Amino acid sequence: MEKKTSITLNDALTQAFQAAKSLPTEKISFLKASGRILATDIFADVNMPPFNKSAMDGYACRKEDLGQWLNVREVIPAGKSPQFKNEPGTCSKIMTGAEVPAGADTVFMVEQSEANDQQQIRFTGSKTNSNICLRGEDVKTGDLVLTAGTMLKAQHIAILAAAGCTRPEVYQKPKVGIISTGSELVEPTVAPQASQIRNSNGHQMRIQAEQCACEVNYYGIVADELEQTRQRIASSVNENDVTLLSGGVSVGDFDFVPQIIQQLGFQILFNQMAVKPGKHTTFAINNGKYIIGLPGNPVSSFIQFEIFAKPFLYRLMNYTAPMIALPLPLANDFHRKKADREEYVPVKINRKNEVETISYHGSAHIHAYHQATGFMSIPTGVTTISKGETVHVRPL
Ligand SMILES: Nc1nc2c(c(=O)[nH]1)N[C@H]1C(S)=C(S)[C@@H](COP(=O)(O)OP(=O)(O)OC[C@H]3O[C@@H](n4cnc5c(N)ncnc54)[C@H](O)[C@@H]3O)O[C@H]1N2
Ligand code: MOO
Repeated sequence: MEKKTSITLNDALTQAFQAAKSLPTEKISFLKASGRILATDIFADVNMPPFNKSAMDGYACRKEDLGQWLNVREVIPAGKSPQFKNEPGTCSKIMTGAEVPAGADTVFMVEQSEANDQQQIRFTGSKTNSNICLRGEDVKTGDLVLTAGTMLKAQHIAILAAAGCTRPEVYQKPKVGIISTGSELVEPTVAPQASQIRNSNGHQMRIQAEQCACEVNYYGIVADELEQTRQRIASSVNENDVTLLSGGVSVGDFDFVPQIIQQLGFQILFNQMAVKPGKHTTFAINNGKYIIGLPGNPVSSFIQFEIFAKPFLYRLMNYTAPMIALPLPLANDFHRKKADREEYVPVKINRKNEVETISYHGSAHIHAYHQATGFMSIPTGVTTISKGETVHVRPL
């Protein structure tokens, strides 16, 4: 039997990133761009704010006139230009968001004002901020407001809107074909018979891939039979950028995936990772097409998607996914028997920001992730971690 060589997650990511060719770009409506990766820098086409803008509902005047009785020249609503310049001894009633009249350098709040019988207004406070947002103080015309490689979230859509960029250029979605291998599998609508098990991975991977801006094509279950598996993988490879498989990558008599992907002209870059769960994760490339074989156990498939497939898929869109690992104290003692691999186990972050481990039986036990708010990493060589020691948790 072919000897497998284990590599670290870091080495696996380095190799996969080197092999990743970025996808073409497309222009789409900014309203459809949430979760997509920006392909160009975006520059402001206007100043922000575009004019000296009142930050408060109140009265615009000269600072040196604060405390004096002032004649009110006009009322300035937001969206309407002032009609008068601010003259000494006068003020203009102004609304938040309205343009401050020339000559005024202060807006005092309506709560800090009083009126006399002649309808004159006076500042009643002891001091006030200017309450004016100056033209261009946030962003100047031509400023860089978003950089290529940004994942567009609501706040970035706001920035696109403010910059008038309604058709941003983004990377195309990677097309991902998903196949679940295993003669024991039935779809979730079916009641499993003896020796059968429901296909949970296929659907888990569909959602995971959709959540990282991929276009998913689901190819269903394929039995552990050479020709069927070859045909299904070949179809997915033809129709997608990435083929994501679960199962069939170990060393069993019916684990056909490695031989098929080689027969299809793919080069396997690695087929074993020193990570638990996910020992048999396999990655292969062929001319801008990729195959990721994830182990069949549902937790292995889930974790390997999160730590390996996801950053790789993002790389095809030139996005460097942040790998946040929060350093937090452990709430209870933790022990494991074997320490030959880096391991990820499900945890809950409690109200005291401590990490509680969850009862977990191993890589088939996806139910352990029901209430997990993250997974903690245990480095190679470490068997025991005591209560209060710092661990690193990736939030889910
Ligand atoms: N002699 C050895 N046997 C095994 C080794 C090994 O190193 N030497 N590694 C074990 C580890 S670790 C894992 S993980 C599995 C990986 O095996 P495969 O990727 O080939 O996966 P299968 O054998 O097809 O399935 C494993 C397990 O997961 C269930 N499964 C598969 N697909 C699904 C699915 N879509 N939804 C839900 N559950 C699924 C399957 O029924 C099996 O129980 O190999 C070990 N063996
Ligand atoms: O690699 Mo297996 O995924 O450890 O259970």
